[in-house]
Amino acid sequence: MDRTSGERRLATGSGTTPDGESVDLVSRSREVPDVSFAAVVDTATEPRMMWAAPNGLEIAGRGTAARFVATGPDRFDRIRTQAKRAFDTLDHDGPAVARPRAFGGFSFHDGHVSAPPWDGFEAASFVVPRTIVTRDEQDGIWLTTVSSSAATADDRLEYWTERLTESPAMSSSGCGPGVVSTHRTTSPSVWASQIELSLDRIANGNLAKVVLAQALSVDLETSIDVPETLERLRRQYPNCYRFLIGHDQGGTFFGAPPERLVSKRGQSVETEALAGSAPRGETPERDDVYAERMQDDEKLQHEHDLVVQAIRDQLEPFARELEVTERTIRKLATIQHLQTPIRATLEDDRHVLEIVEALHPTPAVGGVPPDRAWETIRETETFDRGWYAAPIGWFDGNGDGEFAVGLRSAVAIDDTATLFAGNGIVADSDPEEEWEEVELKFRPILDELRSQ
Ligand SMILES: C=C(O[C@@H]1C=C(C(=O)O)C=C[C@H]1O)C(=O)O
Repeated sequence: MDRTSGERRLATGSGTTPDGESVDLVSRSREVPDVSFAAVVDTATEPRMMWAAPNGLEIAGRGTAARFVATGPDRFDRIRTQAKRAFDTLDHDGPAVARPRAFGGFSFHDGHVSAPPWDGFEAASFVVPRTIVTRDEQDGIWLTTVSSSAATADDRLEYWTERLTESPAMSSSGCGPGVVSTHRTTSPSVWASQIELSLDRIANGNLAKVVLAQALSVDLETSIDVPETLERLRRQYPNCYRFLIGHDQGGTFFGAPPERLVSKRGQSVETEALAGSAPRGETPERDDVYAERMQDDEKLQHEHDLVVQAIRDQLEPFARELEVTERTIRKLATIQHLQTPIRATLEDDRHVLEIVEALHPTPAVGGVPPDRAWETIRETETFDRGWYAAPIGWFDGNGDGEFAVGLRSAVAIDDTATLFAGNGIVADSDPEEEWEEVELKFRPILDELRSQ
């Protein structure tokens, strides 16, 4: 791990002075050969991030050119206002694909206070990295540096071109850190009582759906190499997002979520309902049986339709056109889901964070009605959701961007990791079945930690 790089010596640019005043940002870009994304994030002394979307866009970044942090119910607006100041004065010399973006996310709930294992994770926080590598299938690979002066941005472009050209492109060793022990925060009996309480509320007509989750703390044999774990997840879950958000002090949140919260480009918005789960079968025939059963199951249809309806209701006020496509099945290596793609054309210009705010949390991770669901989550769950199941992604100076839902995820610090997984509870939910589905959702990360 690199702790003494020239990056420190060259680190003069910043989007804010120590007094919190904003300074104008300059960015410079250059096309580079197939470089190592892992080399960009190989740091223990600076913030780092990685993002990969199913459409092929991959980004790695380190350092802080600008940072936006907010707490409280107006956190989405406050991030937008801070970012507007920084992006409005940005001088970007390079193609659109290499433009600086702000990466980060939100905690599940606006009342979040950072505490272990979520040290360093605020209720909302975004970073425009100082060094960024962007790969896009159409536009190639680009190195971008962001600073407060053109001279520094140019110097760092030279420094990083050389440094990355010397680092081999990423190849994974195929080994995880190894698991010493695991500990579930919720016992089967506590889980059963949480579900009983939710079912009572549903029967009373106070609640239609709540997503209850669990945490799994894992002691590892060695500390985890998160970029390498993401590289291995790429092979098992090629059509999922992959993300890493790491703090210089504190943990690294990472995952391979299948679920898009929103992607916005200009007036065009794409989202989806992903809710209702079944195992994968060991044979194609068995797999089809599970899929058909899931499609025909009235309880799962109801659980899924609540998500479609909530997304439709939240998007309609923004939309000139709204298209809810036919429901399909999304097959992942270890689980399958009911999925309904949803597209909208916006009535007028909107920032992606306005759409994120309107949609989060969808009933795929929260519930219906949202306030009653949150009350039930807060009263029953035995761990802090932190950034789990919350919006994770990026936005740019035009207000475009993409956010995944922070699922199939874990927060790692030293040689421990805390994994998260949950499931939708509606009338007729059965604690044992729900327990099994939660186990399936721990598997993407747990399998990688175990693999030797
Ligand atoms: C809550 C999670 O997954 C969500 C809940 C699902 C369900 O209840 O069937 C399916 C997909 C996700 O929207 C998770 O992975 O932790």
